Amino acid sequence: MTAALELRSLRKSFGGIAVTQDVSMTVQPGERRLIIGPNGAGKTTLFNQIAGEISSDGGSIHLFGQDVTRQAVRRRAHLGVSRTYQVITLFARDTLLHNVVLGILGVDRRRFEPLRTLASEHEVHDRALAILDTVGLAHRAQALAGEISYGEQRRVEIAVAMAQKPRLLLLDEPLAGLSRDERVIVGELIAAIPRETTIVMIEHDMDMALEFAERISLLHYGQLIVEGDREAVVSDPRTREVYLGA
Ligand SMILES: Nc1ncnc2c1ncn2[C@@H]1O[C@H](COP(=O)(O)OP(=O)(O)OP(=O)(O)O)[C@@H](O)[C@H]1O
Repeated sequence: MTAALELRSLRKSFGGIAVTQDVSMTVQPGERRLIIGPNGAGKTTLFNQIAGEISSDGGSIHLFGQDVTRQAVRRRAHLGVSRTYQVITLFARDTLLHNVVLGILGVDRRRFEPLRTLASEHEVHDRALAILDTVGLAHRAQALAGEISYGEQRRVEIAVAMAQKPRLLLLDEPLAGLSRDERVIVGELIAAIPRETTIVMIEHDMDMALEFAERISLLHYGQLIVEGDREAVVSDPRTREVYLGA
């Protein structure tokens, strides 16, 4: 079976500090993979490398069998990579509906060029509404993204990420900053994502994340030091030492 994601000896340094050190990882299609590790372990950097937002110093990245190591973000998005960010990146002054429309159109939210006005097209509009419905927010379609609760913003962000039916979804701490109730809602939402979408998630909320994870990778100072199923990783003494502080 061709892996959804395969990293081989991936490396990245910033100013001489090795942040990704020889990371190799294989994620199978449909898998739910959790990446854990202390603050500064290099988790988000790894996501940035996979999505193509930063280049890698060495090693390779294959998406669904294709070598994308030197490919641009847009090319990887076309291959089906979508992501969310630790800091929400919605257009705060835009409606929820329009945010999802932009997701459908594949606009890079951080390099937005207002050159397309397809939002009025019925098909896109209806699809965006249907996607908002999957996160329980169709009734708030006309609300401004900046005026809804943080938990709702997270849900919209997942809707935007799902708008292009990604084959690989990277979720960067989707539960961070949410109340207990909001975490349950977002957790259920993630659990309901169909298996056609492979998910790699960074998350500190172990209660929720362990339920989600089929395999777990533990990063420490940019190195992958433990990998395996839930039981193996949680009971590994290195995990306790590094992450659980036990
Ligand atoms: N663009 C950059 N330039 C310089 N240093 C960076 C850059 N991006 C990340 N770093 C450094 O790389 C290290 C790893 O950061 P990263 O954000 O990947 O860690 P993380 O595991 O995601 O942490 P957290 O759990 O706190 O989000 C940190 O020391 C950070 O300061």
